[in-house]
Amino acid sequence: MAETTGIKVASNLPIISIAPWLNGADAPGRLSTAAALHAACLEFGFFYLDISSFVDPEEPEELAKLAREFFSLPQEEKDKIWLGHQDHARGYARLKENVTNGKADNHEAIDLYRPVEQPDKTKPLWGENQWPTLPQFREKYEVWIHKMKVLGMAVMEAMSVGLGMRPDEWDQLRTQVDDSFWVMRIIGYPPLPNDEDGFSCGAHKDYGCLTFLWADPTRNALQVFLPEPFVAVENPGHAPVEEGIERGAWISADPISGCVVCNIGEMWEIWTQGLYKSTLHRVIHRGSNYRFVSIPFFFEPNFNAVVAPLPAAKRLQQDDSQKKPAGTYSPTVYGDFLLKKVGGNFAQGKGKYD
Ligand SMILES: N=C(N)NCCCC[C@H](N)C(=O)O
Ligand SMILES: O=C(O)CCC(=O)C(=O)O
Ligand SMILES: [Fe+2]
Repeated sequence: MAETTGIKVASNLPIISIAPWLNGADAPGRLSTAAALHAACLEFGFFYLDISSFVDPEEPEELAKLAREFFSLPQEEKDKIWLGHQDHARGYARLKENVTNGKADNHEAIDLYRPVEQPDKTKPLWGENQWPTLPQFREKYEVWIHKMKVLGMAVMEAMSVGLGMRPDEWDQLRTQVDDSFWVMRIIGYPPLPNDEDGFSCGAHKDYGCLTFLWADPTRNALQVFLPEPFVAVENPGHAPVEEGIERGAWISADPISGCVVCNIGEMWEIWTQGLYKSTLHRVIHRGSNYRFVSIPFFFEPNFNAVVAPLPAAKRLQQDDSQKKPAGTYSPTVYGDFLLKKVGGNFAQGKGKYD
């Protein structure tokens, strides 16, 4: 199904309801969501997922409250779960400890990863998660993790249909993501001083499949880079590019209640030979309020998944109506790719995994 109907644009990016894929709805509802995902991934690589049928709005609010409590603790309390006590990836990262494009990010965070069976903190990424001891913290976040994993599988399956994959092809792809090496970050952003350049989080693409970002209602913090459209110019049969959307520019992706911001990671670029874009994004938070919290959940492939261009994407690339030239993408083991990326996250010339 390569047609592109059903895109609704609000706050500049499409809003897509995942309800049909979570609530056992009828086939037409599912197909329309799948088509909308396909269109959004071709054109933007970034969209809003309406998850209000699945998540009570109080749930993430509750998580944000717990996160604020943690970030308000004295530094020495937070340092008790510092990532240096484990594998240098799992745990609390101090303000400016994360690095993007060689520059320190103006945020602090707790990073959590899928637990592994035989933890070994001397092995990159293979340590144990470190949780704050605040009452209910871990319990509440574990409920969220569970939900985001369910959401991840649902969106992946819907995307497989949107891309035109047959059920047997989905069965195959499913084995690459059914034991997701997920990541969750709980991020606190103090405002950047007005007289200081820099980023709250520098421009980057996400690494894996799907990012589901919940953020508190602070505006103008998260920005997405929308490249010039190739589709509207070169493919008149394709979905029109909505008027009023500025391309070749950074636009704000402000939070919308009942939705998470969703973007696709670099593995989708490989699976589709570049047909789906993994979009650059960054955070610049100025202003007076401590933008306390964003909670990105990264639904990723299995650690050992070998990610390679999908036959369905090749079929689409050969289709006359798809004029975008295929990029060259070699098969990539997700875990190897991740290790390289995480190494760079602390590398101001002293990355642990370099
Ligand atoms: N797991 C993900 N996607 N984390 C994204 C972090 C992006 C910033 C990171 N310092 C970087 O340089 O990539
Ligand atoms: O906090 C945000 O709004 C985005 C964070 C982000 O892009 C990331 O951690 O990968
Ligand atoms: Fe990101």
